[in-house]
Amino acid sequence: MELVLQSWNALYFLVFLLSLWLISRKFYKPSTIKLPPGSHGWPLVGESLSFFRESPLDFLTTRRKRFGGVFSSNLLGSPTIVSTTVEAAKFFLSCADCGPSGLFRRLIGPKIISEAIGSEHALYRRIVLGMMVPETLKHHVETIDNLAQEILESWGSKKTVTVMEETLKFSYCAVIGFVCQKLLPSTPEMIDLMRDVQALVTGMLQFPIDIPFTPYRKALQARARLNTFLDGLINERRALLGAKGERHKDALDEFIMHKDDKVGTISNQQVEDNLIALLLGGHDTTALALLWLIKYLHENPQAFREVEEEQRRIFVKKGSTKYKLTWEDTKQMLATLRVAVDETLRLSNIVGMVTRKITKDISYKGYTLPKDWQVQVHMSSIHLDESIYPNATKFDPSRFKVPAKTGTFIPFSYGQRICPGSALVKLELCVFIHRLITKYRYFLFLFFLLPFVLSKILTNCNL
Ligand code: HEM
Repeated sequence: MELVLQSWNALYFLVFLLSLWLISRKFYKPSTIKLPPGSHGWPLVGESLSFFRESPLDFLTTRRKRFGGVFSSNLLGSPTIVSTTVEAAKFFLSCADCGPSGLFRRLIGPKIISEAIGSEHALYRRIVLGMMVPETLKHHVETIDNLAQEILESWGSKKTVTVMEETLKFSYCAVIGFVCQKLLPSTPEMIDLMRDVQALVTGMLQFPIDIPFTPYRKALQARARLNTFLDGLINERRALLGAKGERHKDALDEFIMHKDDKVGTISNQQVEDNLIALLLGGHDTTALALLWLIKYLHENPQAFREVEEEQRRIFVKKGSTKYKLTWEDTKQMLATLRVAVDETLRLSNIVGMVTRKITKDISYKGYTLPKDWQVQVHMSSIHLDESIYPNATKFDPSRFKVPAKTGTFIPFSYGQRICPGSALVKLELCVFIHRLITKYRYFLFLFFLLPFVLSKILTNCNL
């Protein structure tokens, strides 16, 4: 049975490659167009095999040396412009003619913020960003703090703590509460919900062929279940708001209550897709950032000592062992813990690359970049550039004591689509580390985690 399935998969894969090749041939312009230099590799697969065979950073470094900071290639079945420099990142990430790549539209939904354009995109951003302002985030400090304490409390009864599991639990509970306050993360319903979100993430990393038993098919099924669940939740909340006028401080309310003269009320489909955007955006990324931060602090005694001193000062100031962290307390973490967070984001490159699709022919430095080509902007090659960050592979938070120059530190991307969750993530990380350091002097069993962590990082960075 397995053999038959494998042969079908191989056949589908070949058909898929053939179609990609035919489509990509359509996109290549006649040679009169001056493209950025580059190599397009083999027919069908282009340079995808080298991209995966070499480490992606080696792939980028060798081509950057050969062709310059912006080069053309053929990756994952599409003719692609690859950007590795600050100047090019700023250009592509602010360019009005570089839209969403559309690679995941079918899976993540047509109305999702990351696929929306123009006034629709601006509308969703207004709503999400409205929740990330200090006045709103202030209210989340208590929730995040309680969550961090609850998770750390449970460590006391465990012989060994697998940090990745714990950081996933933390980010999962935090994001669920952010999306809908009334949902309790540990109920079977919520565990199923996050399993479905996870299936979506896995599906996004697969070839998009809808055949039985494949992870892609499972992701589509998970997507349908998520829609049904969220639809029920939205209808229930709409009814509650209508009957009692009861308000909640969560994303569900923000979307439902948003009134716009031009758009009117937001449809269930729009709310569903964008709640999924928050669940997708805020889960694994935060968990990985926290995991890396703990690891780097553990391996760098000097940085650890500085962060510890800062947290102890806050702890002593509170004057009691039973205290609530406040927004103002988190402001006391800017000098040391916040720079350690920034250094973690730079070095770990949790989202190492973003993609765009060119919507009409554009010019860049005398080259023509054709419509329908993909653009890959690699933030990781900027963050690991020795000319910008000397000793780039070393964890050294002190480098962020002087603010980074525009475009040189872009873990959350840049321009109109910059991640709206950056302030929330930083808050979550600071609160957790504060509680961890003031409660435990930790020692980690990282060797248990390494294989899992590495595979997570590779998939999350699209590497
Ligand atoms: C360490 C954690 C995180 C990292 C590194 C990160 C990074 C990114 C990046 C690189 C993008 C793509 C921007 C682009 O296409 O140019 C993005 C988009 C997005 N992120 Fe995050 N993110 C993180 C956490 C979060 C959290 C906690 C949330 C919300 C709960 C969130 C919500 C979003 C949303 C909604 C978008 C789409 C924005 C748009 O298309 O306008 N992210 N994020």
